[in-house]
Amino acid sequence: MKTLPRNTLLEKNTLPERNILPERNTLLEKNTLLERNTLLEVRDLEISFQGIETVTVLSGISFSIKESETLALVGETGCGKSIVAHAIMNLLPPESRVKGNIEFRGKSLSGMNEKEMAKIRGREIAIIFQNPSLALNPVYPIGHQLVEPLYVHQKEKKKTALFRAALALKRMGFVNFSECMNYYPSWCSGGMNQRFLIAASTILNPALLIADEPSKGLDKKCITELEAELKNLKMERKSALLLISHDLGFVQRLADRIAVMYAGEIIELANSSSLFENPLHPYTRGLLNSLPEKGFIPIPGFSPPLNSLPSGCRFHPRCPLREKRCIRVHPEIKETGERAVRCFLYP
Ligand SMILES: Nc1ncnc2c1ncn2[C@@H]1O[C@H](COP(=O)(O)OP(=O)(O)OP(=O)(O)O)[C@@H](O)[C@H]1O
Ligand code: NI
Repeated sequence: MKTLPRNTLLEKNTLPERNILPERNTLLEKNTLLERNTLLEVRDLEISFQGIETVTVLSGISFSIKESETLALVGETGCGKSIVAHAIMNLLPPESRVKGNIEFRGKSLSGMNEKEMAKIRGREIAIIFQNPSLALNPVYPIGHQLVEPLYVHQKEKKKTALFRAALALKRMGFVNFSECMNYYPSWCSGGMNQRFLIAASTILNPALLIADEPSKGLDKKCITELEAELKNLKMERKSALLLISHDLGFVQRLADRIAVMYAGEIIELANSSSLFENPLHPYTRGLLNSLPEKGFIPIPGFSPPLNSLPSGCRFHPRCPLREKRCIRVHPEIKETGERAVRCFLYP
């Protein structure tokens, strides 16, 4: 096996990291969350899939993410979280139909062709897919997969690219980063591959990282390391994060704001602390009550299939607080102060 040269530069730490990484907005450091620029704006997103029948899987999805902000998308399986991520990356299958608008730095992503989108993917917006083993290429060593985006997007020279790749592994907690460059994904555990994938996704210092269930299948130690790395990305590298997760504890520790989804819609959007201290929507309350520390009380019933949604409020068949109108009328999402909720309890 041909091995990649050892990165002696990195081992001696002769090059400061700052010289290598692309410059970030230093103004940002002075800004509070309120003053930061909006990076991503999703407005009235509606996605349907055409097949034997046309099924609308997402509707009325609106949210924004500011620079270096972490927004989490939470909700039960099948509610549409990953589809939101794939829509942002313009990676939906051909049978999908998209309405609404997705803007990144004020430019519409929806109207971009594949060539324009390829420039944004990886460099400006990166994604960690739900299944890390499928996202890494089994026939190339990790080092190769780390340097490739540097050659393609930044025309980086070999020596610098190898340095940056080893640095990315070092940052992910690999002490033996030089050896790791030569590892194939099949030699490594799920947790190691997850960290390789994060190193690969963040090597270009993207302004926005989408992490789809990054803690899934990891043991407690790996989750703690992952949390530290995601915090580091936010604090030191000023990346914004769209965090998709079932794990509410993980989300609580990382997110600035949380959007709760139910059956293809956002039903509540609030600051992380407000949402956990005072959940408004009966579904959000149910989700929090199902946490182990709140007594593990599950929400009775199941989410409706997206091809046969109930009339009125989509949550009404499971809602302990439903009124007559909830059965007939579909509630709009209403903004109250810094939060938004889709429920007639909050007119
Ligand atoms: N290509 C497709 N054609 C038709 N329906 C699809 C397609 N891809 C996804 N869906 C449907 O869209 C809905 C949302 O799927 P999505 O993967 O976004 O859910 P999710 O919230 O990410 O779930 P999980 O938590 O299990 O990952 C699901 O009901 C799924 O069956
Ligand atoms: Ni998903």
